[in-house]
Amino acid sequence: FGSKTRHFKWEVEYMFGAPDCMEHVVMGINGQFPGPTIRAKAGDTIAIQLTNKLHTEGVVIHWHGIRQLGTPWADGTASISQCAINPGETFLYRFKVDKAGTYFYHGHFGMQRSAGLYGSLIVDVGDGEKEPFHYDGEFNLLLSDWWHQSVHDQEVGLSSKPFRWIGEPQTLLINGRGQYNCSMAAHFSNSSIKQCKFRGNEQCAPQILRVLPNKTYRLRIASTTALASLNLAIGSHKMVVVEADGNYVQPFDVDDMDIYSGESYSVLFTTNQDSSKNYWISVGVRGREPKTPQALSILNYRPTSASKLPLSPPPITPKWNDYNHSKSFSNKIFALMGSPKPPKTYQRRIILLNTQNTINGFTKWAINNISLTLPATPYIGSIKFSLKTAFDQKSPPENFSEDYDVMKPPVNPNSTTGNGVYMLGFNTTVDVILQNANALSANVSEIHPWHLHGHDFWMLGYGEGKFSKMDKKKLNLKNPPLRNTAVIFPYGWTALRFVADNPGVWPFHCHIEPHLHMGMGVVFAEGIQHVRNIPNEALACGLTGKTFMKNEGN
Ligand SMILES: O=C1O[C@H]([C@@H](O)CO)C(O)=C1O
Repeated sequence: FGSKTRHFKWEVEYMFGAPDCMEHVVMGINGQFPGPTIRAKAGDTIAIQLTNKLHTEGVVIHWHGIRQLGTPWADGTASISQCAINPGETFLYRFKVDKAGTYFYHGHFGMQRSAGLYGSLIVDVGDGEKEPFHYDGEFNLLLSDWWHQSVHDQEVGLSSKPFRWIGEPQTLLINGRGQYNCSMAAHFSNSSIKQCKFRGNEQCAPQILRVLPNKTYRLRIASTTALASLNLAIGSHKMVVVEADGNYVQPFDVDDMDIYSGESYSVLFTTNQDSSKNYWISVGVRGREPKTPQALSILNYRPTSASKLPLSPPPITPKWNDYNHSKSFSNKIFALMGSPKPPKTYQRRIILLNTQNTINGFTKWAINNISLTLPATPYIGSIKFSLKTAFDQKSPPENFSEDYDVMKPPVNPNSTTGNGVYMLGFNTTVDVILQNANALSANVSEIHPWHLHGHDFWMLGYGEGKFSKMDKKKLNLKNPPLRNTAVIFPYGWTALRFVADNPGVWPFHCHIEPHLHMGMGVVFAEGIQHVRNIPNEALACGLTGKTFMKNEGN
């Protein structure tokens, strides 16, 4: 009732842009960076004809947070749900957006997300439905980070021996806009950076949020950063968190909020401050030693002029390694009353140890000692058609060795690369414990936001050190929030539960782009016998491609 199919024709291309005022090659869609915002209603079908206008590489697009119920071939993951779309070719992504919320889309082949292939996807409630909160207007902020080194150079560095790390981003972007060579708050800073002067039509001019006094606004925030964990604050305004990853949460107040790559939130704020002034919106780096200036935008109270800068300095980002601050935010997130509850028990528990390793001199990330390298044939086809030589048939380990010390640099001499799959029983309940550990250097353990495709999971809890039997009792089975991205804190563990009820092949991986590139992920598959109508174009490569050619009688 009331739902419809929304048709789009998109062309992906490289183009010149100046996201942070410096000219650079960016990935664009229909000449736009970030790509066009998709706006739909719950229950609608999205049909996107995506044409690859890149001259020398393939492309796919992943619809982050959309579960792809019944359309696993539209998940947009190269080597997993489909073959990369070749230059000049068009692929039809056709899927249902079944649940209102704040989502986004991005490239999922090579490091194309880092190159700027992303945009927003916003799903409103269906006709006759209501959000469980009130607001007078809304804004959408898509957050990302930006490097001056080309993504091609970054990728070659990460794949080289010795490996070259990409370092910290030059600029943080809000809706694809940042300022590298100037600052709007230069007069508050003790560096020699010059004050920005914008007329407003520049590509790198900040987007101004124009508000009326005494109204409530919804701010949608999503992070598609390649690396940075972020913190967002609005000067002098409290925020009420109401949505996370397309699921309603029990509303709670904050002065600032952390947001990791792959996450999305909605917050409400009320314009109850002095309306003759404007206020900063600031976004800064968390979890890694920040070498990147804050991104700034302006909350402009009408009819005050937008060019009137706030009189006080921008909100300060909490100290990068104040993990208690981050944990206290994460621990405030609970499901809104009436949300689906998790099954009381699990049928299978998989413990995933995250380590940084060297394998034959290459720096990699490994999960239970296996660093993921994707096969040439998309799993969705090789599993469905039992092409057993397409990938490792041995299931990856369910756990790591009992005596592994997560507090010390890894001594995993037996780490390997691999592409095995966790085959999950259809409709079974699966618990995953993500176990963080020390990286290659002593006394270093980093934040990793893990993103699951094809499902929402219940976020059952976080803890310190190695997950133990005792920790099982601390899990929240009463009102855990549904999410699609879960962070692991340094030297900690994170527990989650999901039901393997969506036929398809679904990666679960660190959303930090270089970490995924270095193998930080696993692959789950379930109910493949129920997958039907995979479009031929999704499988016209690798062994599935060859099989089809044989069937044609050539
Ligand atoms: O994967 C990574 O590599 C570097 C560093 O560990 C080695 O240079 C870093 O900060 C990462 O997150």
